Amino acid sequence: MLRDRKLGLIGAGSMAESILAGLVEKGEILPENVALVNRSDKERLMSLSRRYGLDESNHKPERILEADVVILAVKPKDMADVLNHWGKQFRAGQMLISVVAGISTSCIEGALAEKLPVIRVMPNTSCTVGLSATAICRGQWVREEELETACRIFSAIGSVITVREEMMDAVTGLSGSGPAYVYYLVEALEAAGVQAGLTPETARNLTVQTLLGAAQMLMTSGKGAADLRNEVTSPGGTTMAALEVLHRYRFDEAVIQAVLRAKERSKEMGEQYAVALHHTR
Ligand SMILES: NC(=O)C1=CN([C@@H]2O[C@H](COP(=O)(O)OP(=O)(O)OC[C@H]3O[C@@H](n4cnc5c(N)ncnc54)[C@H](O)[C@@H]3O)[C@@H](O)[C@H]2O)C=CC1
Ligand SMILES: O=C(O)[C@@H]1CCC=N1
Repeated sequence: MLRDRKLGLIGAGSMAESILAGLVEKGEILPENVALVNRSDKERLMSLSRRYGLDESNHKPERILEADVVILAVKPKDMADVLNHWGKQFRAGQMLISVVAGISTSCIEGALAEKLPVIRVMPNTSCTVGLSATAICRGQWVREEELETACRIFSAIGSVITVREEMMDAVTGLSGSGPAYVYYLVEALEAAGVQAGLTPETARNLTVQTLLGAAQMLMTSGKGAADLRNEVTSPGGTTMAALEVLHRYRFDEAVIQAVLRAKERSKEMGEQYAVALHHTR
């Protein structure tokens, strides 16, 4: 049971908060079992503790080393520092979960003194509301029970699929960064609504409800996106006129190229920071 386990988080930024918020909100972890460390910002630890009912006295290195599960949630550029500092201190019996984009399990394993289970995870910020699309892959020392623990943690805050590690860059490009693409679309739709004469509030409400309804249709109707799009599109009507404009501006090509670029960037970051780690070791 997660509620019996101690959880350590290294890096107390937005991803750590999203995970924490989801787990605490769902009652999946006991706030007193959580230890957090951050690079320097004490105020951040205090505000997270207040918001989620954590015990501030837990936020120290000893508690991280006592945790059953340690989540690494720093930026890729800070992983070399984190692994150099903590890598040799983690003890047998702990499992590590990294949400860091691009950094491979073998890169993390190489920085450890013990053959610890390392699980790489790519959630997205929707874990704050329990709706992350999370992909998980395993390092070489992971047993089924540890994979199950990781799946349980992330199932509490959304859907979970297990993938081979080679797929993680693609997942990062699609669903890790994905909420940003959707928000960008929403910004454009809101702006369009205002240009068309609606108030900002009305434009926002109509846009968000449209998004929610479309997502629900995709989830429950049993139909594919193209079929659902065709159902909206009356011959010679407004949707067809709009889709012709999107086609002319190569909307689909822009989206495809954006996701592929994010995938490539994930790979680049992995290579760049793996090299940094070798140099500092
Ligand atoms: N934000 C997102 O949508 C997603 C982010 N990720 C990954 O999650 C990781 C964290 O991203 P964010 O939370 O957005 O970044 P962030 O910048 O909000 O948080 C990172 C935190 O790590 C702390 N930190 C830096 N060096 C440290 C050290 N040596 N020891 C302890 N703490 C340290 C910083 O003080 C900061 O609070 C990244 O690697 C990112 O690739 C993964 C999925 C989605
Ligand atoms: O932008 C990034 O690098 C991170 C990884 C996925 C979402 N945010």
